[in-house]
Amino acid sequence: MAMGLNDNSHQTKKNHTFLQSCSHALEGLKWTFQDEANFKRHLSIAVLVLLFGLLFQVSKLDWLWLIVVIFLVLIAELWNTAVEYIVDLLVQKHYDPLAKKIKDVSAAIVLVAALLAVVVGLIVFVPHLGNLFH
Ligand SMILES: Nc1ncnc2c1ncn2[C@@H]1O[C@H](COP(=O)(O)OP(=O)(O)OP(=O)(O)O)[C@@H](O)[C@H]1O
Repeated sequence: MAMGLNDNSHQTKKNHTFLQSCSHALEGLKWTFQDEANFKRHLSIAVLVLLFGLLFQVSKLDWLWLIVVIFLVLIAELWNTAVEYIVDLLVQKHYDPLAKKIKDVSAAIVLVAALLAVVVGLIVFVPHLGNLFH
């Protein structure tokens, strides 16, 4: 039987249906949204970027770049959240220098993706902002 978002069955076996897989993936999104303030921040910025894209009527190619970098940042955030959960599971909140390294490198993935998004955003929007002042 397919299980929903509030599944409390303590399932440890493989998913049997595509619906079940999607349901658990959505649960992963929900945990990330709940636990990671940065995920919410990045989602808000993504909405703003999409609104600016509509406002300035950016080209199809620019839309492609914007959508790709938005998803890259969100994927990096999801990855970072999964790594944080794994580390917390392993060290149970005890301070561990290797746990710190792993979490810091994982956070660096998000930072690099966000930097790429800023660069793409500047390349796309600076010419449009420039036009406003001419
Ligand atoms: N068990 C641990 N041992 C050592 N250092 C830790 C440990 N847990 C967390 N840290 C340090 O604290 C930082 C923040 O911890 P954590 O990643 O769990 O919180 P966060 O606020 O969700 O981070 P982010 O802003 O990357 O989402 C880590 O990058 C790491 O430097």
